[in-house]
Amino acid sequence: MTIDIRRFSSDQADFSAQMDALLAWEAVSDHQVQQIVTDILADVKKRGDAAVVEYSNRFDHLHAQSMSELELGQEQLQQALDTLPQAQRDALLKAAERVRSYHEKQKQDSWQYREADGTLLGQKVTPMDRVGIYVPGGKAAYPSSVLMNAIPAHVAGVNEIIMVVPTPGGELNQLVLAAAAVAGVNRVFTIGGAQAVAALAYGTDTVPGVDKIVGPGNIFVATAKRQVFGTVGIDMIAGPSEILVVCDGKTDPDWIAMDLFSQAEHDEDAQAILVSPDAGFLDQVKASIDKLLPDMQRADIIRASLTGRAALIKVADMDEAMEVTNRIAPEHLELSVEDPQALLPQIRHAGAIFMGRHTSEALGDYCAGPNHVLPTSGTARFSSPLGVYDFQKRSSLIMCSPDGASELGQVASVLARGEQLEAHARSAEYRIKK
Ligand SMILES: NC(=O)c1ccc[n+]([C@@H]2O[C@H](COP(=O)([O-])OP(=O)(O)OC[C@H]3O[C@@H](n4cnc5c(N)ncnc54)[C@H](O)[C@@H]3O)[C@@H](O)[C@H]2O)c1
Ligand SMILES: N[C@H](CO)Cc1c[nH]c[nH+]1
Ligand SMILES: [Zn+2]
Repeated sequence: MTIDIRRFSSDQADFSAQMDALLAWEAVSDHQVQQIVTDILADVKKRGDAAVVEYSNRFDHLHAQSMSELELGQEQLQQALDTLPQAQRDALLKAAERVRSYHEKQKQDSWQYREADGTLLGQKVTPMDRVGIYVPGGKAAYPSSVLMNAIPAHVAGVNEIIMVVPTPGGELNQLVLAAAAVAGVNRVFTIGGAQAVAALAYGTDTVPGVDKIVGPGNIFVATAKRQVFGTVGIDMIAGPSEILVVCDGKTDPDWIAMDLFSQAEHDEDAQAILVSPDAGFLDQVKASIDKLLPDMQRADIIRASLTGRAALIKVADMDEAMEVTNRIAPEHLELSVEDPQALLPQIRHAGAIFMGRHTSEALGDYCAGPNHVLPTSGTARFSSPLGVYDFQKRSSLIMCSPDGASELGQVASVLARGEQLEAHARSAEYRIKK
């Protein structure tokens, strides 16, 4: 059975319209979800632990009497790590080590410099005190995402990392707990949804309030994060996964088909796109897709994703492939070509760029080192992968020498009087040398 994937070519008259249709996707958060979330947030803010326990019992089918039953101790995390099958433990530790050493390079340091008159200017970098990491529950719980969210926070020097993860039916995911142990998570609460976001944002008697909440989740979680933004910081609101592969037609078509599947299998709304100047190669990849799909474990999800939002795009040449790429601004970009370095200068918008035929996106999801939390839905035009910098903040430093204060005072005074702010002007003028 062949699968029906959108296919078009840049020499078609309606190419631009085809591209617009490809990019049309918006997260739906209907009015009802907004209201449910608003009510849960208000209730947790008012009643704290009692409300969190009630919502957790209702939505996750638990029977907890108090919040203390919804916290896991460090020994449970360590035990999860100790009892993992050796191969999984080794892989987790290896991945964590590589993610940590990559992120070490992102650390920003404080700096200062002195001007000729002795005035000192600078920037002081400080980690956040406490951050919250949301880990989705159920089938979508990814231990790799625990590493990708917690390790940068740890490297930044965050004092306390609080993880929340719902456990529908009370079922614990041992790999997630083991990843929390490896990544240096300080406390874990088995709560989820809007009530977990509220507990982190406002704090309760048991759950400490945090400064920033990161991590993906379903529509209730995403809506709650948007609503608490301002009280706390948040990371991006992640959309469905995306992959765009640019191929010169010389990579094994089975490899490319599987790379497209690798993001399509995340969910029905995921997007997989192949761009090539070689029409015959697009035919070959299509044949590989039809051949490989029936045996995939998540064939139904992949099929839904490929028939819904995927595309095979024929372009005139690599220059045009780069234009298409920049227009889409994909979360993941694979350059499956002989000389990816040659294309790099033309790429302006992409979350992560996987260079060369051997660099499958899946390696980046787990263990290459860079973060797998990336901007989606075209937001790579203005945002970046999650990193250490998301857990650090900056304070400006200014220390004027008497000469510096005198000189700057004259400038400030003129500007302040232009704004009709007398106190500003006089405060500056007091420091002008007579
Ligand atoms: N982008 C990424 O990197 C990434 C990674 C993993 C998961 N995800 C996304 O995370 C999501 C996981 O979803 P999930 O539902 O399995 O787990 P989740 O943890 O996001 O949500 C579960 C919680 O939702 C709340 N909830 C469920 N139904 C509710 C209702 N009717 N009213 C109020 N609250 C309700 C409950 O409190 C429950 O604990 C998926 O949307 C998946 O796409 C994204
Ligand atoms: N590709 C996902 C982010 O877009 C991350 C992930 C986790 N596990 C596998 N993949
Ligand atoms: Zn993935």
